[in-house]
Amino acid sequence: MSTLVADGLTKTFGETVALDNVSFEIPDGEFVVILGVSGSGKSTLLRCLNGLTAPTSGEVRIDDTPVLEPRDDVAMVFQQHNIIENMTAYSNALTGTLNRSRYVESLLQLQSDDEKYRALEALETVGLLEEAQQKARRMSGGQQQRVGIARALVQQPNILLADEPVASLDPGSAQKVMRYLRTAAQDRDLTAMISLHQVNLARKFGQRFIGLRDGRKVFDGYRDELTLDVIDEIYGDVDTEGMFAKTDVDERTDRSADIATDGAEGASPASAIDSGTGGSRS
Ligand SMILES: Nc1ncnc2c1ncn2[C@@H]1O[C@H](COP(=O)(O)OP(=O)(O)OP(=O)(O)O)[C@@H](O)[C@H]1O
Repeated sequence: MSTLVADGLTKTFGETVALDNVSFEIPDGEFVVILGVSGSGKSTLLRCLNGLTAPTSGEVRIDDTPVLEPRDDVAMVFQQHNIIENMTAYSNALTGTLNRSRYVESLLQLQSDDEKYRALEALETVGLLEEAQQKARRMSGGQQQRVGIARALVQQPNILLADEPVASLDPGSAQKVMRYLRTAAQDRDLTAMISLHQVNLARKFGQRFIGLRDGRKVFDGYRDELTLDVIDEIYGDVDTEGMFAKTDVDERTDRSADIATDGAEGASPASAIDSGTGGSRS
């Protein structure tokens, strides 16, 4: 687990202000969803957080250390899962063990037994252990995205970032992928930030929410604070009513109940999310 801090992040591309003085602190183990319309700065924020993009001003810190370049303890899942279609799910997951200089070694599968075990363990986490030897090209989009998550987990990150990981999936597959992401983050005590377009999905799985509009942070709060007015503020003129259909998450759930639900005795994190039950920690 790691604490992630954005301190006055601004990023400009010529005249375009992609991020405008964005600050927040994400404590250990929080599951945060970033919301905003296309072009609001979600990808730029995630790229700054993992050191792929240098901010024009401001700073990202992980446990008080400035992030100046990509780090092994920060993993990223992309919308285009970037998996190699001709390789099996297992081989794809195994590529998560590498940092770039070991790419050839990874393709030749020269990793240690420990790393191979980690790849299988990660596939199990995303429910694909039985499909380990299946070629990625024979898998559905949702399964391929889960392979992408497994590969990120093999990296053994403390922080997991995902940039619209379900944007190209049908609603059922999108829910499944989100459920595995949330479960993986909880099981492995990861601090997670996920950008999403779908508000209902965000409300169902998110714990905390950061809303961006024109590069500015216009909301930072928990599920019970994410009201229709807030959604309107984030999405502006877009018709947001339909985005706010009731989900099976108890809307009265407060932030402590959310954690209590996840830690409910005898319930796996996934089943706790499934049932959407509130209540306090026993
Ligand atoms: N490399 C770049 N060069 C120039 N402009 C960029 C670059 N990257 C992002 N931008 C601009 O910065 C703004 C924010 O883009 P960003 O991709 O972060 O938004 P987003 O919310 O992730 O959008 P989407 O949901 O469509 O991915 C946009 O106006 C975009 O055109």
